[in-house]
Amino acid sequence: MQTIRVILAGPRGRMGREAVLLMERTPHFELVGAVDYKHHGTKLCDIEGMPALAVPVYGTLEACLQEINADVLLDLTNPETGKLHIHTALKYNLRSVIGTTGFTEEEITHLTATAEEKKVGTIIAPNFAVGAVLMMKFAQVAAKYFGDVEIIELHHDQKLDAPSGTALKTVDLIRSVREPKRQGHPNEVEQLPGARGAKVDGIHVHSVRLPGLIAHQEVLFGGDGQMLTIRHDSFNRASFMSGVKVAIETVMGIETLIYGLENIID
Ligand SMILES: NC(=O)C1=CN([C@@H]2O[C@H](COP(=O)(O)OP(=O)(O)OC[C@H]3O[C@@H](n4cnc5c(N)ncnc54)[C@H](O)[C@@H]3O)[C@@H](O)[C@H]2O)C=CC1
Ligand SMILES: O=C(O)C1=N[C@H](C(=O)O)C[C@H](O)C1
Repeated sequence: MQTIRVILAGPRGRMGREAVLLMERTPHFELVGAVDYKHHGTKLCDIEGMPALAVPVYGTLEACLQEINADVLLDLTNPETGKLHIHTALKYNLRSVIGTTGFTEEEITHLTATAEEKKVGTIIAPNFAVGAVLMMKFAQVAAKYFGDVEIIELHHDQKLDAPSGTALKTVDLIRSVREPKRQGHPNEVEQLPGARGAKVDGIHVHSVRLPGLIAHQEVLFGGDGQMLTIRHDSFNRASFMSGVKVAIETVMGIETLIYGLENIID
């Protein structure tokens, strides 16, 4: 199998550390550079807690791309940096796999047009866990049969974006199969602002942030005398890595932007 040369942005993060291990154990992945604003000019092995890999570290993606020839950028940073990096990757015609969340619908539409125009393979994956992808797909199927749905996403308290990228993607999939609908009593009043969550076309989204959690989501469908709950839990970040691997392999063969792993794993 052809070796895929990867630049990893965010190697010290919770996801980044798992991704470094994925690079190490995958024979056809080669980690050729890392982007970490705190450690410019060092090697990965010089950073505390990192494996003994003599991979050069750059403070910015631009600086990295001046020196490193890579096939794919894997971005696992934060919403602000992820947005900057996807634009930089497109500018340099570098394929990218973006696990970082926080993209709006408008941003994804704009990025899709740019990736298509430049024919640069790009994957934005709000959730790499196969179980989460199935949860979203099952929710899309259920939405054809149940008109009323609420989403509860639960994450660790260090998460920057709310709602989660997974919740936004779930909304997106459900909206593709149902008409906008006002849910709940027409005269309902929020005694506390936000009590009914965020609303998109009548779908209510509730975000919970608590220490001890990792990444969890429930999609609740209500009908006459019945309720269907579809739930997924990630108990560790290793749960995301098989999806990261598939995304890196897939992005090598595409010339457009794919938003969501449900479009890859059939
Ligand atoms: N798609 C998926 O399946 C998953 C996505 N995520 C998303 O991935 C992102 C990272 O999540 P975590 O690892 O939990 O966050 P984290 O906060 O543990 O790690 C983020 C890392 O990015 C680094 N960073 C920040 N600015 C940077 C810059 N300018 N250049 C290079 N590195 C920079 C930070 O130093 C930190 O080490 C978040 O957006 C999160 O929502 C998280 C889990 C799964
Ligand atoms: O920040 C996280 O942790 C996660 N982010 C992604 C999201 O916003 O959906 C994926 C997963 O839920 C973990």
